[in-house]
Amino acid sequence: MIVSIIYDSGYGHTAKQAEAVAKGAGQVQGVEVNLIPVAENGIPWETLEKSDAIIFGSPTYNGLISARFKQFFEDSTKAVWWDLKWRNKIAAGFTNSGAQSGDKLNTLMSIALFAAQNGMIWVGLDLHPANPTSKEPTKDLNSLGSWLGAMAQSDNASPEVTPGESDLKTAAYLGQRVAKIAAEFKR
Ligand SMILES: Cc1cc2nc3c(=O)[nH]c(=O)nc-3n(C[C@H](O)[C@H](O)[C@H](O)COP(=O)(O)O)c2cc1C
Repeated sequence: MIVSIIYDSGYGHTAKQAEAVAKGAGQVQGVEVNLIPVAENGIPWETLEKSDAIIFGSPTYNGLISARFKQFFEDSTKAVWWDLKWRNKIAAGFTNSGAQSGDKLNTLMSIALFAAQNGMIWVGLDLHPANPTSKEPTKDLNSLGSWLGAMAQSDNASPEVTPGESDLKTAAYLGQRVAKIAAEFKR
C-alpha cells in the first residue's frame, strides 16, 4: 500500500506540515510513504501512478495554491488526466498560511476540485473543531476547524516554531486517516 504526499513549500512551513502528514500515514501498518516536494528533480509521475492514495499540499499564497503547485497541476493534464491515470485513487489535501483563516479554504477547494477532475475519491477530516473553552485549545486537534482538509497557520516565525502542535497533530491525523481508508478500499 503506497501513500504519496506531494507538496510545495517556499519557506519550509508547509514542508513541516507535509512531514507530519507523512508521519501519520507511516503509522499504519504495511504503508510505504513517499514525501515528494514539487520543487526538486521533476515530478515522479510513475511513483504517483503506483500510489493507492495521493495527498496534495500547498501553501496558501494570495488566497490560492502556489504558482509551483499550479504548474504541477497543469503538467499533470498531459501526464495523467488525459488517460485518467489517477482514477479511483484516494485523495486528500492540506494547506498552511500566515493568517488564521488567510483564505485557506480556497486552496483546499482548488485541490479537491483538481482531485475530482482526475476521478479521485476525496477524503476530508472527520473531526469536530477544537473546543475554544478547552484549557489548551491550541493543542487539541483541528483548532482551525476545517473539514475539507487539514489547515495550518504559520506566522512570520521560522518553521522551527510554526505550524504549532495542534496543526501538526491534525496533519498527522489526516495522513493516518487516508492510509487507513486506502487500505480498506484496497481489500
Ligand atoms: C506570495 C505570498 C502570498 C501570501 N499570501 C497569503 C495569503 O493569501 N493568506 C495568508 O494567510 N498568508 C499568505 N502568505 C503567507 C504564507 O502563506 C505563509 O508565510 C506560509 O507559512 C508560507 O508557507 P511556506 O513556508 O511553506 O512557503 C503569503 C506569502 C507569500 C510569500
